[in-house]
Amino acid sequence: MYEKITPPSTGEKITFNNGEPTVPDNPIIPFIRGDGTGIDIWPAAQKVFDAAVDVAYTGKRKISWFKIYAGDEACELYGTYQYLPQDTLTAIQEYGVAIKGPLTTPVGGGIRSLNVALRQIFDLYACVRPCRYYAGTPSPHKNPEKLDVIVYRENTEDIYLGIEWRQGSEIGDRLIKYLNTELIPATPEHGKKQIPLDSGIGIKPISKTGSQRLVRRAIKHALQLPKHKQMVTLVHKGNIMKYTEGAFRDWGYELATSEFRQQCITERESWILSNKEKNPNITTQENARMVDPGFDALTTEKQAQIVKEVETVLNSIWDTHGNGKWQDKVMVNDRIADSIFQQIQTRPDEYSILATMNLNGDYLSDAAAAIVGGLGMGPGANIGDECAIFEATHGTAPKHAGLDRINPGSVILSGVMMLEYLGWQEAADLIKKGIGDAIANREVTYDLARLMEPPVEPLKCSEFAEAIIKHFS
Ligand SMILES: NC(=O)C1=CN([C@@H]2O[C@H](COP(=O)(O)OP(=O)(O)OC[C@H]3O[C@@H](n4cnc5c(N)ncnc54)[C@H](OP(=O)(O)O)[C@@H]3O)[C@@H](O)[C@H]2O)C=CC1
Ligand SMILES: O=C(O)CCC(=O)C(=O)O
Ligand SMILES: [Mg+2]
Repeated sequence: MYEKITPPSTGEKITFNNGEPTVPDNPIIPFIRGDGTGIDIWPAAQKVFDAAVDVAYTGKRKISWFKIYAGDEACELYGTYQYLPQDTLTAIQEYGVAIKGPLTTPVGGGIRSLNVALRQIFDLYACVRPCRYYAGTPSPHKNPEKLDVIVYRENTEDIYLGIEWRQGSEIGDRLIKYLNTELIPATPEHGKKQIPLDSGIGIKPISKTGSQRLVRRAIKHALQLPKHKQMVTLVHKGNIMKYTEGAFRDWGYELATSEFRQQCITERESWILSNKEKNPNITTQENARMVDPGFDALTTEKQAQIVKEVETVLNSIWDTHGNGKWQDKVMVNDRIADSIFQQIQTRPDEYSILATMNLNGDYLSDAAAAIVGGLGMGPGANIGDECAIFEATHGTAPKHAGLDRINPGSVILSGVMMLEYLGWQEAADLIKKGIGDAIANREVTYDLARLMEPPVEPLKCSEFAEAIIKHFS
């Protein structure tokens, strides 16, 4: 079955039932070490995972690790250009849950992202990146503890589909000419626009199916959170990209108000209901004016639309959501992407789950991680219905590779997410305690040490792992 790798001789497979993993006490879990700093981070992280499972379950549970290959390490074993061997894909397919270090993607030419390829091959459509603060972590922000968000990033489409053509390529030129002469003139709203002939060109597909399955998972997650965090914000640049990013927003609301009607309230609906709660005799016209402060300046047609919206909301959900009942529902709102970047800094405690398309989520997860201590503290998971691959938010950080200095916290926290996904909460909690206590004790790697006041001598990557383990008890 495998060309160059052998699964561990002990251990069992994780299986899936309706998207939920069934986990034996001795699961086989494939791991990819990763390029660059993967060489430092992975051994440190693995030591922490094994120690936590051992302490939490005193031998009753144990992970059987299965080393698989991708990136530079794969080329060394399998030959030139064998960046993602079939063995690796077979192992992930067979065992269902895997964890990986970062993999290099060259800029401009060269291979396309192996990280993105894995997400697409296994249809891992939700990239889940929690950004929460550990007490004592130095941060450029005054109140980093106020940020506690989870970026829910669509993980398979958008420009990451990688359908693009180089400037000057034969097909790229043909496509531009076809667009300029046939499709753009046939679309009156585009007027006399033309694409410059010396352009590179890329395609940005955003599908209804892809958007809604991501938002569905985000809402289900919100329903598991404490009441005050039951909120999903649809992040988009729909004012500019109306039919891709704007459609993501509309499909998100459509899903929330159809599949989750009894559990969700949208922000606008909440305004309409609370206007009536405060003034039971309010007219629809007055209510509409309060919902849209620019109401009087709008066209008659637009005003009529808002009045209709008010009527529809009151007629359809007053009984189920009115009289304050909406306050117990998941709040679904939306924010324009550039605005959310400043909102997570100026009003962090107003947000919880941020549902995004692929590119916006990529940007936003690095930015949010920076607030709570940097990329060394940014974990992540790529989740599908039958498979999950855990990996940090950051990349290979090549200038730090092989120096035993990088922060392994992000991969260790990705492992915490994996343990929680497996239902091994006790082991996950031990690691969170270990990390929290190590940071509070000012035992940290260079990235956090350089921000600490007064200054503190940094630990090595491997020493930080040992410090975490030491704080289990
Ligand atoms: N999922 C994946 O595998 C990903 C892969 N990549 C790939 O990684 C490569 C390098 O990308 P690059 O843009 O440099 O981004 P990186 O995320 O690799 O690193 C950028 C900077 O972030 C900080 N950083 C990253 N990881 C850590 C960590 N564990 N602990 C502390 N600080 C950290 C470092 O900052 P400082 O030096 O200031 O301390 C580092 O120089 C590219 O090929 C890219 O495509 C990128 C993102 C995700
Ligand atoms: O695959 C890559 O090289 C980069 C991907 C990335 O930045 C991410 O997923 O956050
Ligand atoms: Mg990224």
